[in-house]
Amino acid sequence: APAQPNDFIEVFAKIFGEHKGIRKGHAKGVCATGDFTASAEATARFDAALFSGSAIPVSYRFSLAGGNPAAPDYASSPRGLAAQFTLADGSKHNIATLTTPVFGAKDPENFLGLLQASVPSADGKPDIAKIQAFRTAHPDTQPQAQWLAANPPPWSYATAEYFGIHTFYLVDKGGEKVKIRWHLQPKDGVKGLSAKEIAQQNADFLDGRLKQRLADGAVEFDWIISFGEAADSENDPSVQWPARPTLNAGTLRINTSGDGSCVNINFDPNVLSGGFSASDDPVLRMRSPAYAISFGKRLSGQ
Ligand code: HEM
Repeated sequence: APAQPNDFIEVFAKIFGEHKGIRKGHAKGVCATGDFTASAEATARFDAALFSGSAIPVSYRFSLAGGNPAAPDYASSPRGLAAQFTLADGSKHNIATLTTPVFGAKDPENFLGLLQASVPSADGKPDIAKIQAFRTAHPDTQPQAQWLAANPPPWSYATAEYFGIHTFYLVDKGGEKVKIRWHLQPKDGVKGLSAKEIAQQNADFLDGRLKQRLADGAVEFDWIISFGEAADSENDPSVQWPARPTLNAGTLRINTSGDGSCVNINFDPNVLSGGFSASDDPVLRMRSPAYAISFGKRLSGQ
């Protein structure tokens, strides 16, 4: 049977417990504010208002994947960076990215199956053999886990690459619809926790480390767009594209963190400004209704 949006909300509650009034996914996180300025190359190639070249205000949220608001900051899980751009005409553009270059499954059904296999047994512990059996039967659920096993969690929210993962389209100045994916490249460089730091089990350092870093000036990411070729997957977020020609579309800048500015934002990744459109990736499609349910619940204290 096709997975339904509310199936995810229900299985998150089974895995992570019920936490009223907060996000059902990426429950732990911190708001930040700043802006985005497109590069001259992006302005020259695209008419999209997002790439006009003038500074556009942005609301951000950094987060840890999963529905546990007390998830430890050394956890081997994806980190998230969501951004909402407010264009000059008031329209919005959202992105919501992960530190893994691929997602945990190729479609909503396999992601749901993996989550259902991860629900703790009666003893409160996940059944590792069951999860392994699901991964063996569904190879698309392996690459993200392999990436997480091979890469330490980020030392700071400012020292991770964040991947858009899905395919999107963008109309260029010639009217051609270009197939793209993107990632955010940290100007501070990529740095993970050392084995020693992980072993220290410090559960809460990411918010403080970001704030401390911002005291020295803005944190910046380059928005790197990759141009897909005919063979590159449009609908499978568990498969990474090979290295492709890229364009640096501009700079995301973060100036402040720790206020409440993102609490009432739904970073629905299908909210796109003029010139952009979403692919038929079924995982991307599922995100809008699932986020809407989570948003409605948390705004109403559920
Ligand atoms: C079927 C697949 C997915 C489901 C069911 C799902 C579910 C959710 C839910 C329920 C939330 C909380 C929304 C809110 O209350 O505002 C959330 C947040 C988030 N998700 Fe997903 N998600 C999925 C796939 C993805 C993918 C593919 C990515 C990245 C490419 C992603 C990145 C994020 C991020 C960064 C947040 C936090 C946004 C924020 O800070 O408000 N998710 N997800």
